[in-house]
Amino acid sequence: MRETSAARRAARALDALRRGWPVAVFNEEGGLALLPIETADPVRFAEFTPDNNAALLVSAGRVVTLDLGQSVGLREPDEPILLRRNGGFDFQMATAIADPTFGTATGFTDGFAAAELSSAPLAAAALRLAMRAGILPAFVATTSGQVAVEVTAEDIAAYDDADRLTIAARARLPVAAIDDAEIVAFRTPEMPGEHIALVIGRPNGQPPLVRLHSECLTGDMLGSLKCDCGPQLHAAIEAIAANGWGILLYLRQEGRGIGLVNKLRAYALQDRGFDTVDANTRLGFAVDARDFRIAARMLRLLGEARIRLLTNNPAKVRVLEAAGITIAERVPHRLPANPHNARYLETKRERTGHAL
Ligand SMILES: Nc1nc2c(ncn2[C@@H]2O[C@H](COP(=O)(O)OP(=O)(O)OP(=O)(O)O)[C@@H](O)[C@H]2O)c(=O)[nH]1
Ligand SMILES: [Zn+2]
Repeated sequence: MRETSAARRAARALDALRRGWPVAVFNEEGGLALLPIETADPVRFAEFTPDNNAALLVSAGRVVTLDLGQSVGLREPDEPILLRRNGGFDFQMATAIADPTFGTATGFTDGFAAAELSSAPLAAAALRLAMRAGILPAFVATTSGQVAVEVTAEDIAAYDDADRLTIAARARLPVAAIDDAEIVAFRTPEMPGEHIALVIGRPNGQPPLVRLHSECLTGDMLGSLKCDCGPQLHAAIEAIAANGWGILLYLRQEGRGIGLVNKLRAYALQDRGFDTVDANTRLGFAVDARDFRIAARMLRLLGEARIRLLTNNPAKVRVLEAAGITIAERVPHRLPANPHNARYLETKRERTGHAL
C-alpha cells in the first residue's frame, strides 16, 4: 500500500487545481509547471506566462475535435498532447481550446504543432488529476512557471490506489425494499466523497448477488430520463432483496468517472447531437474513466471474493476478475427503454460492448 503523505500531496494539488492555482508535476524524467485553464483567469494566465512562450497540455480528443492535430495521428482521446503555436496563446484562445462549449467554430488557422513531452506518463498523470478535480483536462504548461504546490506522478498514483480504502463506519439501515440491510462506508483520508455498500439480507451459503452502481446525480436523485441509472439502482436493490442476500456497491464515480460538471458538459454536447461516446471524447476524456478495482477492494473488505454480478457491462466483469474477484455468474440487468434514453442504450450496445 502506498504511503499517506504521497496521497496527501496529490489531494493538495487537486485542491489547488480547483482553485485555479498552478501546480508542478514531476517524475524522474522531467517536470511541468501547469496552470489549469478552466479555473484560471486572464490575470493568472499573464502572470504564469509573462513572455508568452507557454504550450498547452491537452487531451488528444480536444486536438482531434478542433482539427489541430495534423501531426497527432491516431491516439486515445485521453492521451496527453503538448500543443505549441507560432505566436503563442492568449487566455481566450487557451479557453476556446480547452472548452468544447465554444464548439469548433473558433476560427483557428495553422501554426499548431504537437511538441515532444519529456514524459508522457507524467503528462497523463496531470490530466488524470484534473479529471479527479472535476475540471477540464487542459493546462497552460511551462517548465519554469511559479507554482505553489508540487506533486509527483507517484503521488497521484497513491491517491488513486484502491487498496488504501478502508471501512470507515457501518450501521443497520432498513430500506424500503427490505428491513434487513446494513450500510457500510469506505474512504481514504484524502478522498472528498465516500463509497457505500448496502449489504442486504444474510449470507446463505451462495455467492452474494452484487450490483456495482456508479453515482448518477441526475438519474439517481432527479429522475432523469436520459439514462437508465435511477431505475437500475432501485431494481438492483429489489432484485438483491428478492434473492435474499447480496450487496449493492454505490461507487462515487459520477459521469463514468469524469464528475458531475464534466458529465453535464457532455450532456450539452449531446443536446447538439453527439452521442454519449463522442461527447466524452470531444471533451478529452476516455469513454469510461472509472476504476472498478475500487469495487474489488470493497468486496474483499466485506469478505466476499466470489460473487454473482448484476450487469450488462463486460468491463465490470473483466476488471473485477483481474483484481481477483471470481464472477460465478453474470446476471443481466436490463430495464425497458424510454423515448429519451433509447439512443443512449443503443450506443451502449453498439459502441461500448454492453450486452443489452
Ligand atoms: N460521461 C457520461 N456519463 C454518463 C452518461 N450517462 C450516464 N452516465 C454515467 O454512467 C454511469 C452509469 O453506469 P452504470 O449504471 O454503472 O452502468 P454501465 O456501466 O452502463 O453498466 P451496467 O452494469 O450494464 O448498467 C453513472 O456514473 C452515470 O453518471 C453520459 O452520457 N455521459
Ligand atoms: Zn445516469
